[in-house]
Amino acid sequence: MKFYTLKNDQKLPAIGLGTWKSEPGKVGEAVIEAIKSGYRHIDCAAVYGNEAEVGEALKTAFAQGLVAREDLWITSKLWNNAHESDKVIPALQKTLKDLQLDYLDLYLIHWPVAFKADVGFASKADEFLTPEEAPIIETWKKMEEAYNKGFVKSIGVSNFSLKKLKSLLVDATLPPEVNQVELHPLLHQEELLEFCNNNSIILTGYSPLGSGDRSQEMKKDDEPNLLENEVISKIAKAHDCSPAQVLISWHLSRGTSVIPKSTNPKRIKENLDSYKIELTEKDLQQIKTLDKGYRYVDATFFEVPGGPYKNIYDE
Ligand SMILES: NC(=O)c1ccc[n+]([C@@H]2O[C@H](COP(=O)([O-])OP(=O)(O)OC[C@H]3O[C@@H](n4cnc5c(N)ncnc54)[C@H](OP(=O)(O)O)[C@@H]3O)[C@@H](O)[C@H]2O)c1
Ligand SMILES: CCCCCC/C=C/CO
Repeated sequence: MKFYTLKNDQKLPAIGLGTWKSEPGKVGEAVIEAIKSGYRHIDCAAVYGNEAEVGEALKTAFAQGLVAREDLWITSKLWNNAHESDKVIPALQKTLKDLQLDYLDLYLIHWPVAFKADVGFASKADEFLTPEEAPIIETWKKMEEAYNKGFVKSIGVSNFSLKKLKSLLVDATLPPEVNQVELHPLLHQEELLEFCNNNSIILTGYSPLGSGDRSQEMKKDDEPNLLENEVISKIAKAHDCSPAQVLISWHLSRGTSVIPKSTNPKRIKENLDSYKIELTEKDLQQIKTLDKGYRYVDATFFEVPGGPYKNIYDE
């Protein structure tokens, strides 16, 4: 397994298991299956609504000696309704309780978007907090406090644009270790990657396979199917591997970590085995031509009429 060493010397396993949309009754088995297959990195979030089942699976894995806590990397994320200063640590404590852990390896601000505390998913302007009402730096200070108190070994952000990341770096005492963003051959985010490389921030790529199991209302009618992309399929054929393995391997060739989601035992193993695929310079050149800035998770769900968040990827 490939690892990335963070500024704080923590070692992030390059491939992790995603858990968004992993169904109740399936996600626990998927976590056990992943650990048995050799995964040492699980990506969670409070809003996925399945951390308690992941926690039960982790407890079983530790009890059965499948893995030791210190050899496993667990990421979770602060949901948008807990950005206010007095809400951050309690939200983290709820996640720790659900996951049955004493500490997280990485805690991320899930989105640079704040909701009122009693709102699960904001869809009207008055359900949001403005950046003035909930400044991201105040939320970040609480993330720093969580780190200083030992609740988390590393802190980072997710869905932060270049502009937002730069602005956070100006004000932060502890710089973020990771920015988790959407990345795949249709969305390279080269400028963000270069900035992160120059500032020792690891990018983690989400929705690496095109997030095909999102609900219909999150999808555009003409959504491209990444797993059936012609260029990717040709490269897969040449390497005698699956298109998913090409998509995952591409991240390792760029120095980004990657968190494909699956609850299917065969695909869980297949995805981890992607580390064996070495893409050639020619493969990478061909994949370069596919970049069209296409987002599957386009965040328009936060851009409500009269609301405070517009074009969050450019702000
Ligand atoms: N920070 C954020 O805002 C954010 C946003 C999106 C995602 N994420 C994280 O990133 C993870 C991955 O992204 P995602 O869940 O959006 O989508 P994804 O990993 O791109 O795609 C998941 C879909 O691919 C299928 N799949 C998995 N392995 C496959 C294989 N080898 N061959 C063919 N199909 C395969 C899965 O089905 P099966 O389960 O049936 O195999 C599922 O339908 C999430 O689960 C979450 O942890 C974070
Ligand atoms: C109920 C989950 C809604 C999540 C919308 C934003 C996507 C997050 C994936 O990390």
